[in-house]
Amino acid sequence: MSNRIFEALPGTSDKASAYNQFSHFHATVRARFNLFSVVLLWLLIVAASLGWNLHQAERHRDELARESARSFFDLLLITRRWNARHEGVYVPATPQTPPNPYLKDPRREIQVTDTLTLTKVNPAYMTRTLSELAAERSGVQFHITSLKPIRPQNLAYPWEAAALRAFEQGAKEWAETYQHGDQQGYRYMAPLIAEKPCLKCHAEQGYELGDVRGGISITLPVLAPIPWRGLVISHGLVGLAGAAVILVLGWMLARAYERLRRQAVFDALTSIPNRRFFIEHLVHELRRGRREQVPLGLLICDIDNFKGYNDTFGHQAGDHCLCAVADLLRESLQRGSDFCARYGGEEFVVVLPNTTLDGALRVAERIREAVSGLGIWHPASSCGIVTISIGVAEEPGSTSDLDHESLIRRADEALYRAKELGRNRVEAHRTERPVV
Ligand SMILES: Nc1nc2c(ncn2[C@@H]2O[C@H](COP(=O)(O)OP(=O)(O)OP(=O)(O)O)[C@@H](O)[C@H]2O)c(=O)[nH]1
Repeated sequence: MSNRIFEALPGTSDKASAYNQFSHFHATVRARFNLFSVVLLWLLIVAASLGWNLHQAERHRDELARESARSFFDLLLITRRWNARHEGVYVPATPQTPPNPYLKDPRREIQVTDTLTLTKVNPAYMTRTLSELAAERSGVQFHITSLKPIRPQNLAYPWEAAALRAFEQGAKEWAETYQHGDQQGYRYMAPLIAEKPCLKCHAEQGYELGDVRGGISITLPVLAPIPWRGLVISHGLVGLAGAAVILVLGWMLARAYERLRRQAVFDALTSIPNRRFFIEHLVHELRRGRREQVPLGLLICDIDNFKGYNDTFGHQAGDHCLCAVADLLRESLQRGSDFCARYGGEEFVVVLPNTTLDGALRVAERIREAVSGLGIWHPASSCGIVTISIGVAEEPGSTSDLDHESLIRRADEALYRAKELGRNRVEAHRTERPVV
């Protein structure tokens, strides 16, 4: 026997027993859940980006609309100032530009010749005619308006009235997008402040210098559409491509993890669980045994004179022999909860949950006979075939101090005795443990 086997190793998970199948299943479910959480998070990020981009596109479009409405307003203001500075300008009276009936000016019309009459155009009238021109050309509408208009048609609409009241409270601008049919439009309004030239005509309305005497609303009836379709499609593609990449990478990672996990818990030569895995499994089963107050049997098996076998047939043949014994151990376990592992070298262990010492001895005897039954030729052995010695110990399940090392030590002592008593035999550790 190559070593005394006392020391415990830290362990991981497995799949040979219900517990290990459960922990593997649990780890798989958790890994899948994590993967889907990452995919969900990614899709949420893409959705948030889509929302933000749509919002930005809308903001940008409204900003452009506001800038262009502001420019219209500033231009109108300049032309009105120019007009006011000249106290109105004269243009030929025509059917398109008839005399302004609301302009109270003794020199509203001037007869120049028999065929030419000039009529005075004040800033308000000029704004109106410009508005008609602009509406014809580009659909943009201007409306000069007031809460107390001289011309009744200039009375503010409800939205304009709200804007005018806001200007009286100090607001500098007023704007909104609005829906008409399937189109979106934009309206903007800024105040007209009473200046010195204005008071000539508007003083009788009670305005003083600096008062808000009205405003001009500018309506852009068609706003550029937001490119939502392109944004949705591009984000959809990016979202799906990213999700696919995450899933593929996750799958590759899971495969690599599974490979590593197998390497960490299974013996590379015999493909049964390794020592590290055995320790973890034993600790778990001991805890369960104490909880359920049931005994646990442990077998430590050691192939007899294995050095001689190796020396006779070579290391490779020795490997085949180890695999044959491992396969036999695996096949000879009858209950789903029974577990075997390679402990190291030519040593194997068998964990028998819910099994008394007598039951464990019966299993051990069956294994011993089965190994002999393999009939593997071993000229260096006294029997001429490969045999195995087994040490058995029991953890009764009623002791409060769970110590897997002590259980292994007891089984190992029994194995040692089996070797001393001539090999190819089963020995049990029967000494009573002090109850704490
Ligand atoms: N082929 C092979 N041999 C191994 C492996 N691991 C350990 N061994 C050999 O197993 C032999 C164990 O020899 P010993 O510890 O002297 O025990 P033994 O010859 O079986 O004698 P007893 O246990 O007293 O019956 C050594 O020669 C090791 O090299 C392995 O993975 N493959």
